Amino acid sequence: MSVAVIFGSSMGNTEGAANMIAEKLGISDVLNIADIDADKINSYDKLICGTSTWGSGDLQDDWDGFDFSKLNLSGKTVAVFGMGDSESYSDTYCSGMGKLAQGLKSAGANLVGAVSTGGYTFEASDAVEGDKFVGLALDNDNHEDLTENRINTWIEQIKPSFS
Ligand SMILES: Cc1cc2nc3c(=O)[nH]c(=O)nc-3n(C[C@H](O)[C@H](O)[C@H](O)COP(=O)(O)O)c2cc1C
Repeated sequence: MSVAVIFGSSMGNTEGAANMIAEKLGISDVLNIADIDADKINSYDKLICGTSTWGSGDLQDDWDGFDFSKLNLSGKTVAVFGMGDSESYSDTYCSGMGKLAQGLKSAGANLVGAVSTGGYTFEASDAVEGDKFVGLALDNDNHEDLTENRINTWIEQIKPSFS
């Protein structure tokens, strides 16, 4: 079974989280969306995809320029994570992760790894469905101290889907 962690990152924060997630799950393929095409993504059995949020609730630039219609992820297990700033951008916190999840779901992905919004302080986010984020929300701008624990907890949750 082939698994990749794919990230879009402008300043390195999401890239750092991607590397941490991959290392903890023993995944060797960690890919920058800026360097790969849809065929490469389609070649994997399972994916973990991450994006930061820029502008006002937008996808990170490299994901923003990506053509999701070229993906075919029918029935494939996919988890998403997002990096954002829950204080300065409280009303669009990690909204890019919501847009990423939407793009992957429209390609047929079976999304796993939703996380309760309890324990987070923010006003609004496109990444929330009901009382859960569609994936793991992180915030290295204000709560970098929480990032590794949040990743550890999430990995315990998604591990059965990626083993
Ligand atoms: C101009 C600008 C706009 C941003 N917009 C948002 C936003 O709408 N929502 C959010 O959660 N974070 C927002 N952020 C915060 C970034 O997502 C955050 O700094 C993140 O860690 C960057 O990750 P990266 O280095 O992987 O790109 C913004 C940051 C900047 C500088």
